[in-house]
Amino acid sequence: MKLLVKAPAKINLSLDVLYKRPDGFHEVEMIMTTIDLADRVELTLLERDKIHILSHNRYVPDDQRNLAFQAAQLLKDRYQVKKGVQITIEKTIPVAAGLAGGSSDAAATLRGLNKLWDLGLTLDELARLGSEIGSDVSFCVYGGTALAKGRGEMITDLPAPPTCWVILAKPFIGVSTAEVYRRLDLNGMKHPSINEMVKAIQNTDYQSVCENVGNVLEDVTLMLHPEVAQIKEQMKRFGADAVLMSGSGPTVFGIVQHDSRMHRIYNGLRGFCDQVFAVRMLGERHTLD
Ligand SMILES: C[C@@](CO)(OP(=O)(O)O)[C@H](O)COP(=O)(O)OP(=O)(O)OC[C@H]1O[C@@H](n2ccc(N)nc2=O)[C@H](O)[C@@H]1O
Ligand SMILES: Nc1ncnc2c1ncn2[C@@H]1O[C@H](COP(=O)(O)OP(=O)(O)O)[C@@H](O)[C@H]1O
Repeated sequence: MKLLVKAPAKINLSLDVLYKRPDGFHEVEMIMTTIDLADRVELTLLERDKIHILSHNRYVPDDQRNLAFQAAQLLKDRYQVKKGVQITIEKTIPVAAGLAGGSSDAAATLRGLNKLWDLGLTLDELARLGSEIGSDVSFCVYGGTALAKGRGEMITDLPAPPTCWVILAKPFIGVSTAEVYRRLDLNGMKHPSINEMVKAIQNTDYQSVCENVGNVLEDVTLMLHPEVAQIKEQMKRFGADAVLMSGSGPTVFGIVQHDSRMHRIYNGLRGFCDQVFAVRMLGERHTLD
C-alpha cells in the first residue's frame, strides 16, 4: 500500500520575538501561511518493523536526523506500531531556507501514517505530537494561515490572506535557525504589529497586509549574509509591494497582485539568485480525508 502526501512550505508574514524563556527557546508571535511550493512525501507500507528514508537531495539526511524519520518513530513508539514504512522524499523546497521544508515533511508523514497505519488520530492530536519534533511542525500539520504563539506550537487558525503572488528568492547559502536565535539582540528591536496583521488578514485588506510585514530575525541574518539585503533591494526595485525575509532566512519573498509585475520580478531575480519561485498562498487548512 502506498500513499502520496503533499508537504507545502510556509512563509512568515510577520515574526516577533517577545523574550527568551528559561528552557532556552524564544517566546514568539508569528503569522504563518502555507504556499504552493511543496515536497512530495511517498509512504509505502512495510510489513517489516523498519523505517527507511529515501531522498535524492544530498542536503537531506537519510537516517534518524531526518524529521520525517522522527515523525514515524514517534508514532511507532507512542502507539506500539509493529509495521514499518519506506518514506521517499522528493524535495522541491530549498533546504535550510526559512521555509520549514523539514518540518512540513514531518507533518506530512504524521498525516499520512495516521492513515496508512490506521491510527485514527485527530489533527489536534497530530499537531501536539508534531511539537515534540520541532517548533514549526504543529503549524505544518494544519497548514493554511495561522497565528502561532509559544515557541511556535500554539496555533490559532486565520482566514486566507488576500489573493496575491509570492515570489521567493533563495541565495546559495544555508542558515542555522539556532544560530540566528542565539545572536538575536532582544534590546531595542523594532517589533512588528502582529495585531494589525491579524486585522489586515481578517479584513482581506491587501494594502494593510503589505504595510504590516515584519521579521525581527531579519537584522541578524542580514548582518551574517549581506547578499540577503541585496536581494531585498532588487525585489523592491523590480516593484514588489512588500518584501521580507522568511523565518530565519535566507529566503526573501516579495508580494504582488498583478501578473505582469510578478513576471518582472521573477525574471529579474533569476539571473541574480540560486533558486527563484513564483507561487500562490494556499488558503485551505489540511483535512484528514
Ligand atoms: C524561525 C522559524 C520561524 O517559523 O522557522 P525557520 O526559519 O526555522 O523555518 C521557527 O521559529 C523555527 O522553528 P524550527 O526550525 O522548527 O525550530 P526548532 O527545530 O524547534 O529549534 C531549532 C533551534 O532554534 C531555536 N529556537 C526555535 C524556536 C523558538 N521559538 N525559539 C528558539 O530559540 C532553539 O535554539 C532551537 O534549538
Ligand atoms: N526532511 C528534511 N528535509 C530537509 N531538511 C531536513 C529534513 N530532515 C532534517 N533536515 C535537516 O534540517 C535542517 C533544516 O532544514 P529545513 O527544514 O529545510 O530548514 P528551515 O528550518 O530553515 O526551514 C537541514 O539542514 C537538514 O539537515
